[in-house]
Amino acid sequence: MALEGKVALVTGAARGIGKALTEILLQNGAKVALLDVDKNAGQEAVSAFDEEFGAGRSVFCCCDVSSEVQFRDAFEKSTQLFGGLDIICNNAGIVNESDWEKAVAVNLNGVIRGTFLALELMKKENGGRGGVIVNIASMAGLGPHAVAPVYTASKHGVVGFSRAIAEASTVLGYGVRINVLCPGFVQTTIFASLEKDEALEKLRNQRGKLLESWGILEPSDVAKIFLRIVLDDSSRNGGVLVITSKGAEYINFPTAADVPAATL
Ligand SMILES: NC(=O)c1ccc[n+]([C@@H]2O[C@H](COP(=O)([O-])OP(=O)(O)OC[C@H]3O[C@@H](n4cnc5c(N)ncnc54)[C@H](O)[C@@H]3O)[C@@H](O)[C@H]2O)c1
Ligand SMILES: CCCCC[C@H](O)CC\C=C/C=C/C=C/[C@@H](O)[C@@H](O)CCCC(=O)O
Repeated sequence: MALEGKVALVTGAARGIGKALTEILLQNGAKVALLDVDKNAGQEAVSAFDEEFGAGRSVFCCCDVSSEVQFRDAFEKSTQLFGGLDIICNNAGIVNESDWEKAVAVNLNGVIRGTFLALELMKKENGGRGGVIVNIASMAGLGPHAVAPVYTASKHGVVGFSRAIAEASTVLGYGVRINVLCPGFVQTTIFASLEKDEALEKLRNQRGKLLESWGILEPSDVAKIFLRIVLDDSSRNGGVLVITSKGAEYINFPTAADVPAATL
């Protein structure tokens, strides 16, 4: 999908990975609605983008993705302002193992909600013009991250939900492609926040080994892979990509043919 004249919506866009995804979309000609729960950071990001790319190319909507009312309202405002949406990136996420219901509400329910809102608008059976949805999971969506079991569960949920809805999109002819990105460690506030938690000392070694082997990405590294996926219409619908400092590749999941014959 060429980006000139296209409209995107990115959640958690005020900082970190979401801000980098927004920037690369703007650099390539799209207009972008930035959604974030942090009003000050969101407004600052749009002011900076106005200076760099010209006023009117981006807009900020203060929105908590765990609220159906706020999220729907942000979709409606963005659609009215820019005349439709072509690319949705459900990126907002947190690590909060103590308030774990909040973590699930943001990381998993927020992605499900954002995907349903996007499909309502984009799918061809509703008169929509199709499009691309990119959901941001994590390596913790593919294997256990012992320091953050609830985060792990929410990210596995993102991977499973996105793959299933992508299959539905193919079978039912929605005209919408859904992909998932699973970055390793990225230098952002989420990554820094866990460092401060003393209670996780015993699990630090395990995390340290993963860090050594995967390295630490910059948000712009994730943005480059994101751009490639959005632009490439031959990208597999339902494809899940891992991203580490060594590069990006599709994950091959087991299929029904891999299930061993039952021996009872
Ligand atoms: N940093 C990493 O190591 C890493 C690795 C893999 C995946 N991820 C995922 O990438 C995504 C972005 O994380 P990040 O590293 O940029 O973190 P970040 O903390 O730098 O940015 C997250 C943004 O989301 C916003 N946000 C939080 N809760 C929200 C809510 N309820 N509604 C709307 N916005 C909300 C925050 O205000 C913030 O601007 C997350 O889904 C995260 O799980 C991060
Ligand atoms: C290619 C298959 C990969 C399999 C994955 C491994 O089996 C195990 C994965 C284990 C841990 C993953 C951690 C991922 C962390 C980051 O992506 C980030 O989301 C975590 C943020 C929290 C933190 O700072 O640790």
